[in-house]
Amino acid sequence: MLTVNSVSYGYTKKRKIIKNISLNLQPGTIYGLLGLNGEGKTTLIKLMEGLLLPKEGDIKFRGINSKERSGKYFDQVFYLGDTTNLPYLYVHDFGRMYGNFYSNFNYTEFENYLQEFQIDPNSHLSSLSLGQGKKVHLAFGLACNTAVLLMDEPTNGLDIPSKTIFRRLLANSLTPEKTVVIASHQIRDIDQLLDHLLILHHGELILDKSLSDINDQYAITSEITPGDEIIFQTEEVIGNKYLIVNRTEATSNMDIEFLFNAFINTSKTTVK
Ligand SMILES: Nc1ncnc2c1ncn2[C@@H]1O[C@H](COP(=O)(O)OP(=O)(O)OP(=O)(O)O)[C@@H](O)[C@H]1O
Repeated sequence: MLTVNSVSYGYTKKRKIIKNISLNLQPGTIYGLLGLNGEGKTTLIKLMEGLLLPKEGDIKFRGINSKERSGKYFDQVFYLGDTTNLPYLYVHDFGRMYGNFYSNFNYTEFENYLQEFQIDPNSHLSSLSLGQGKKVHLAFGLACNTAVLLMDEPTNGLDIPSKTIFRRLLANSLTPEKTVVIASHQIRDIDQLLDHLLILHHGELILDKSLSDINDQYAITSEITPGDEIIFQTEEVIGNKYLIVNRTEATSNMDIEFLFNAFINTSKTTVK
């Protein structure tokens, strides 16, 4: 669907932000792109969107190179980023005008999504709060029905009930043809949605794994036994918590926040 082939990128020649990353995004999958502040999540998403072009390597959507600046690429790849700079328009006009840029945009769906978020299409974008503006952009992004939906911090500014609505709408909008990438610090807001985890650290992808493989390969435990390979441990109020290599047939539901901390602080030890 969308492939990132040995891509490197830096805003200046001296400093590479993205270092030789390769990825093959599959349809019907929601990816969580995680990383500490300033690790390059937004940069990688902008590269996938075609807003930035790789310095090395290439990015292709259904075989079309992002460097071609093809309308076919932009028609099917939607980027939902910072929504503080919305145009000076009524919400319905925004949908009608900007929807023209996307061949699968559906205005009725846009209105339905707005209704779910309790946004009046007759309101003016300039009169909306940050969270309300975000909802308009989310409604628009979903109604564009692009094959690839790239979302940078989509829950920023949303109140708690709206986060629940967002998760429901996104889950319902997923089709077998669609790929979603969500970059977020708010792991708890999105962890139930994710099929696949990508962790970016020091410009490199240190994890690119499906949640089902992760659940097979790793386990979280509060008690360790001889032979356990400890990947990470923390001291919690209720006792120690360990991420270990799973040596059993049993799979567990992963605590993604803990896994993330484990992968960026990893120092393996084996219990004797
Ligand atoms: N336009 C720019 N010009 C120069 N450097 C930039 C530019 N945009 C980002 N950077 C730098 O690139 C690095 C990666 O930034 P990026 O926004 O991609 O990180 P991020 O992982 O999305 O961060 P955050 O989690 O804080 O949003 C940072 O060090 C940032 O300062």
